[in-house]
Amino acid sequence: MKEIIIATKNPGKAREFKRVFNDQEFTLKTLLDFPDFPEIRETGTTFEENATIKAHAVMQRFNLPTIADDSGLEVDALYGRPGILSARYAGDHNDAANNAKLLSELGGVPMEKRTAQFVSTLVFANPNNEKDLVVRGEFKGLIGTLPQGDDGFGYDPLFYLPELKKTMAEISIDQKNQISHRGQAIKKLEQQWRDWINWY
Ligand SMILES: O=P(O)(O)OP(=O)(O)OP(=O)(O)OC[C@H]1O[C@@H](n2cnc3c(O)ncnc32)[C@H](O)[C@@H]1O
Ligand SMILES: [Mg+2]
Repeated sequence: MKEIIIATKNPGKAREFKRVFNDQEFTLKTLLDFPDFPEIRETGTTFEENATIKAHAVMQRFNLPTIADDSGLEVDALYGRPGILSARYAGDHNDAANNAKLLSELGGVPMEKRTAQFVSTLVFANPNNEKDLVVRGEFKGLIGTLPQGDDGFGYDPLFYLPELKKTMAEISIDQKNQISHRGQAIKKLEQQWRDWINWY
């Protein structure tokens, strides 16, 4: 059976990938299946650079086709922050602390100015392909004033969808995948990767 690795240690991302990116043809693994895999330093200055670093580190280690996701939240009132630093915004990868910091930085900002977007860049690297496949998805919303909902991960409880009158943490994983930045990027990948990949 062919194998594809998703170069992530984030259980929320892993779940979203596994839900929509699967097939009879290959098995999907993530870094959660390899807990000893060392921390990859995300030293790039863009989502694409960081996703490329992650995809290549994992592809080289396993010699298998590998997809990495680098993603984050860009808040307009914060000039695009936390952006590529979204995971480490309040220190060390703590969702609750990140959300608290975001609320405090946006204190006093009125709802109409709390616009933001989620961005996901996926890089697919393969030992037999010279060039990576790169896709990007974006999704716009508002930053609420109170966390709401228990589903999703990261900033989802603060990411408000005005059309649905719900946060991203109050919709199902399938609904999220239908509309989200990552869901859109995965759709683009699905349209392209079979024509791109050289399995052997
Ligand atoms: O690098 P990997 O191992 O994939 O896991 P990570 O959590 O560190 O992932 P990133 O470096 O791409 O950082 C992305 C951060 O942006 C936030 N984020 C990304 N996608 C999100 C989503 O769909 N919902 C909520 N927050 C999201 C969340 O805080 C993530 O930790
Ligand atoms: Mg990371």
